[in-house]
Amino acid sequence: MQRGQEKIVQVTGLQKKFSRRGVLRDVNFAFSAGKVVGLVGPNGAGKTTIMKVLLGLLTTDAGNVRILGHPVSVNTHTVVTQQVGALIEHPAIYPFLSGWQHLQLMTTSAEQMTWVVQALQMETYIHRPAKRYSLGMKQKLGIAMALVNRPRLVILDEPMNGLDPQSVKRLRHLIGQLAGEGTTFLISSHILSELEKIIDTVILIDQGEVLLQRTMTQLQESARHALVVRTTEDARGLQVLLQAGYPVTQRGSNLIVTKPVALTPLLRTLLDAHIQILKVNQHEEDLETVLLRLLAERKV
Ligand SMILES: Nc1ncnc2c1ncn2[C@@H]1O[C@H](COP(=O)(O)OP(=O)(O)OP(=O)(O)O)[C@@H](O)[C@H]1O
Repeated sequence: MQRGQEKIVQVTGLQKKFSRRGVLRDVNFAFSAGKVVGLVGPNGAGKTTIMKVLLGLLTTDAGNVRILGHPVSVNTHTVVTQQVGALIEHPAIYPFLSGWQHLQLMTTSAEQMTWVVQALQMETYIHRPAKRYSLGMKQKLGIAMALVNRPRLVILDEPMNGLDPQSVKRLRHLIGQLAGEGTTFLISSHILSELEKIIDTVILIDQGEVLLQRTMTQLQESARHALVVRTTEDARGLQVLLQAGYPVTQRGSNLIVTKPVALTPLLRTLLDAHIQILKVNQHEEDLETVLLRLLAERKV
């Protein structure tokens, strides 16, 4: 099997109840090494619970987890200790230790520590005690601790929490760079506009089930497209296009045509009717709109 095809994470039939309430109902997914996977879904969908199960931090009622082919449970998690880095909920920070000392808890390699401190731009405060860190500094330290050993799989729960735009950008670059070198990421985030810039696969969780798993390319293909046309004569433009059989509506001074339609014949129809075209734009749903639509469709 090629390395890129190897299933680094494989989750089968996962079920979990908290006080008899089913929180994970039947979770199944798998993804290959080198992917950046987004785990998304509404509050309480089960994302953090899934991440904790992947790390062997929670017992389950049914199902199993394999990481790099090795089974993971609360009793068996050597593969997690050796190959996985994670930041779940809030980073575990000791107030009287410096950031550097936190990194020393994770590795003996000063070279690795220097690399991660530079990569996340933490040089100015890494030797200060963590009790004097801001929320964002603590968050970056948590991410640094997850990455410092250069694990093969990195699990990050809401990593952008508390980060300023510059740090978000830097983290995005770092994730892209590490993924390019073969590191796999599983990242949950509610900031879908940020997430869609880095992930190549999305897993949508709702009410303890996987609603869909798609590559971003597949999702873009299923995204709805609209053609927005502005002309000198809205009302007549609308009439001409409707008569020609186009699915078109008018919104303000825009004519909205839902794709798929070929652009040239549509424009020719307008031009033949002596209607001047001022502007043509193509609008595509973003990740947030697609996912919200899918969730809404599910509730119908
Ligand atoms: N230790 C626990 N005891 C009881 N219920 C729990 C516990 N941990 C989580 N839950 C419940 O399990 C459900 C899923 O929680 P989880 O934290 O996995 O959701 P999430 O998708 O990460 O949500 P969010 O986006 O709000 O972080 C929620 O209804 C939550 O209340």
